[in-house]
This record gives sequence, structure tokens and C-alpha cells, in this order.
Amino acid sequence: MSARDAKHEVRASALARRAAIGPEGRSVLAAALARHGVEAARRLAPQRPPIVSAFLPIRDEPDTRPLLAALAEAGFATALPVTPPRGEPLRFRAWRSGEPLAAGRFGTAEPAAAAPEVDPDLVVVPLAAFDGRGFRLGYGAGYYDGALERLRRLKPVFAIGVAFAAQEVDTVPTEPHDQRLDALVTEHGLMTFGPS
Ligand SMILES: Nc1nc2c(c(=O)[nH]1)N(C=O)[C@@H](CNc1ccc(C(=O)N[C@@H](CCC(=O)O)C(=O)O)cc1)CN2
Ligand SMILES: Nc1ncnc2c1ncn2[C@@H]1O[C@H](COP(=O)(O)OP(=O)(O)OP(=O)(O)O)[C@@H](O)[C@H]1O
Repeated sequence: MSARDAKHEVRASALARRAAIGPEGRSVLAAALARHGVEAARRLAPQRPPIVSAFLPIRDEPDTRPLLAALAEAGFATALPVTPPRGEPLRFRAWRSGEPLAAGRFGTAEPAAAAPEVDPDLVVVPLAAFDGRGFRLGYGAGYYDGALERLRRLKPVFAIGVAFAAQEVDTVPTEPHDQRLDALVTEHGLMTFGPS
């Protein structure tokens, strides 16, 4: 089977497990993400005040709104992805809760066109499936892989995935363009992935 077909199967079954998570697991993960996300931003702060990108949940993704609120409360600059046509890397624009949003591709909400573009230092990454090496699969457009590749050419960037523990698989099928996560938050806490 090609890596592409293998990814398709792994993605579909992990997304079905994510859809089955109940409200208690969802609120535990939202709180864990807020705590670990702010701690990760604080660890980066001595080098330079980090810009932190998160995302606004679609479908049954983890709730990132407590994280965005906690980051703003702690004084960190926050941002959201802006989805370009397929084949182009994601971009990011500054956004704080309460600021205007516009409809983006695939049912996403994104900062209004007037918000300044930024290059985040800490990227909170959505995903369909992950493995113990820190590899991940998204919805299959390669958007976060492209964005992380571009950002990592510019500067050190810390990528922190967020998922329910049930989305873990033994081995994510990988292709050369796949970008690894540095850490991941589940409802059980923070996992970090060492250098390969
Ligand atoms: N909340 C959230 N925001 C995000 C992402 C995300 O994964 N989650 N993205 C992460 O990249 C970008 C948006 N990318 C997305 C790419 C595909 C689909 C999606 O629903 N794909 C369909 C196929 C649709 C089609 O081909 O027309 C699918 O998976 O069934 C959604 C978001 C930026 N913003
Ligand atoms: N940098 C790249 N170079 C070559 N092909 C790419 C690249 N990025 C994505 N692709 C193509 O796009 C397809 C989707 O990539 P992949 O399945 O890794 O996306 P994903 O990790 O699920 O998505 P995302 O990163 O948006 O969450 C791949 O099968 C590949 O053919």
C-alpha cells in the first residue's frame, strides 16, 4: 500500500475514535492544553517573547478556547491560521479573542484580512492521528507540514500537537515532507519527543 493510502485508513479510524470522546474527556483536555500551552510559552519567553498560534476548533476537535484565553491573560501574543488554496503553506495572522473573524476554507474561522501576518514561535497543531515518535497526520492537505517547514527555515519553532489519547497509533505512515512535533498534549498530560 502507498503511504498515501495507508494515511487515509489511519486518518479515518483515528477520527472516528476522536468523534466518540465524551464531554468529560473534552473538558479535561481543554484544561490540560491551557496549562501546558502557557507553560510552553513561558519556557520560550527568555529567548524572545513568543507569538503563539492556536486554531479555532472545527468538527469534534479539542476545545482550544481556554488556551487562547489563558495565553492572552498571561500577556502572550496569539495568532490563528489562515487557509490558502491547496498546495500553498498556511499563513498566520494575529488574533485575540473578541477580535473579528471571517469565514475561511473548510469551515474554519480566520482573522479578518486587516489583521497583521505573523510568524509564530510556538505552533499549537491540530491532528487526526499521532505516534510515539511525534509524527502526525492532519486532514491530508499538507498545510501544517508546509507551514512548519517554512517557519523552521526562518527560526527555531516549537510545535505542540493537541489530541485525545485515543488518537495515538503505533506508527504513522510517513513521507519525506512530514514535520515532527516537539511535544503533544492529551487529556493525560504532556509528552515530549526527543531529537530523532
Ligand atoms: N480547526 C482547524 N483549523 C485549521 C486546520 C485544522 O486542521 N483545524 N487546518 C489544518 O490544516 C487548516 C485548515 N485545513 C483543513 C484542511 C482540510 C479540511 C477538511 O475538512 N478536509 C476534508 C476534505 C475536504 C475537501 O477535500 O473538500 C476532509 O478531511 O474530509 C479541514 C481543514 C487551518 N485551520
Ligand atoms: N512539502 C510537500 N512536498 C511534497 N508533497 C507534499 C508536501 N506537503 C504535502 N504534500 C502532499 O500532500 C499530501 C497530503 O499530505 P499529508 O497527508 O502529509 O497531510 P497532513 O499531514 O494530513 O496534513 P496537514 O499537515 O495539513 O495537517 C501528501 O500525500 C503529499 O502528496
